[in-house]
Amino acid sequence: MTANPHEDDAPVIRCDEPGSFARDVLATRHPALIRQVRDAHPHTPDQHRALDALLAETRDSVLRPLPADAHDHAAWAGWGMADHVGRSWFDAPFLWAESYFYRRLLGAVDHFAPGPWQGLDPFAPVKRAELHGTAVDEELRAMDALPDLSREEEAATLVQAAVWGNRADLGFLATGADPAQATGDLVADDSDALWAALDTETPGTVAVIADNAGRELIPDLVLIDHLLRHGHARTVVLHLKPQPYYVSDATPADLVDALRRLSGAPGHAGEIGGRLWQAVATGSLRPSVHPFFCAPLPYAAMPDDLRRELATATLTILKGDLNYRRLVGDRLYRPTASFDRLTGYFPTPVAALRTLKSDVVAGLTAARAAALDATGDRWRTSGTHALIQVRR
Ligand SMILES: O=P(O)(O)OC[C@@]1(O)O[C@H](CO)[C@@H](O)[C@@H]1O
Repeated sequence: MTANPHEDDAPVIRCDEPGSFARDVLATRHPALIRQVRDAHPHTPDQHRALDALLAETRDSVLRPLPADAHDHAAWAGWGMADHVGRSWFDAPFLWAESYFYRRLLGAVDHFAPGPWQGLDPFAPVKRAELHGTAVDEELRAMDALPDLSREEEAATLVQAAVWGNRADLGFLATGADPAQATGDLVADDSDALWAALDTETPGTVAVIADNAGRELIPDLVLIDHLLRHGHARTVVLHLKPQPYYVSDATPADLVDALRRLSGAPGHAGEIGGRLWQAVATGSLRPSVHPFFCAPLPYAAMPDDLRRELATATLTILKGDLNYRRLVGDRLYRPTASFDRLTGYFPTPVAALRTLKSDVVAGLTAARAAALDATGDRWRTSGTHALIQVRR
């Protein structure tokens, strides 16, 4: 498939480039995540053996297929599994290898197997610790200041909170990265176009493709409440991951936990939580899951049923780094490559709210890109920069 014909020559990001961010994720972050998962729950001997085997396989052996009787074997066959089986993990495209790693990790802890461990989220302890931590307490308390803001000020504040909430990515933290070092620098800011796309005259359905749970999902929900309350959307469809993914990605269980946390909070946060709880009951906030949200492919390859579902929205807001990679394609574009052209295939106008945590970026001005490169900082991958990009 020719996903982005205008940038076909941009190399797909692979994991075999020495010194690259992608290689480091496979070589360093994935073993750290296996350790984290091993420590999260009391595992059976078979599960320990499966984790050992996955660690060895990803380090210095060849990629193995899913068991032939796996419930999603056919899906992964359709997503190109045969192209990578029998080869080093480091030969695979970054997007593919990472996604397959999370699938295999779930397999190792019997997430899909009928029995006592079925459905257990191996990342739940870290997600729960974050959701019930003091940082969230403070963020909930800070919401008491929202009623003092004008509607425009509140809108701008909530978009910023949703963008920077994306720094709180628990996979990113697995190897000790410090998101507190963020500079808060937006490399592109299409906020005006975002609000213009969220027209209040004919509010329709807004799709939000969620990213992380907890400290990202809470500000996302507060923004959703604002959209509903001020008539920017009649309905919001919140697309969640059908299974644990990329450590902290939000599943339906995480949505429930976030809504309980919000609605149980004192003050303004509790009011917002109560409204959102009610919005689920009336259908104006509609959670949704689709297997393709855990697929190892760009959104240009989305199946027809998902395309049809998304096409009913007047705008799709995509949160986070992985959604950005999947939206534009996981390639090393020129940073000045046109965001509009790269996303032109998407069935609706799009807004990307993302902190930069991988090499992919497009839609920058030449001057901005040159100035960022001149700093010598790892601005593409450090999570210290962010963007708001809109294609209407
Ligand atoms: O989508 P998110 O949560 O913003 O980021 C996910 C992420 O941390 O995972 C990958 C590395 O594992 C990176 O490409 C990306 O930054």
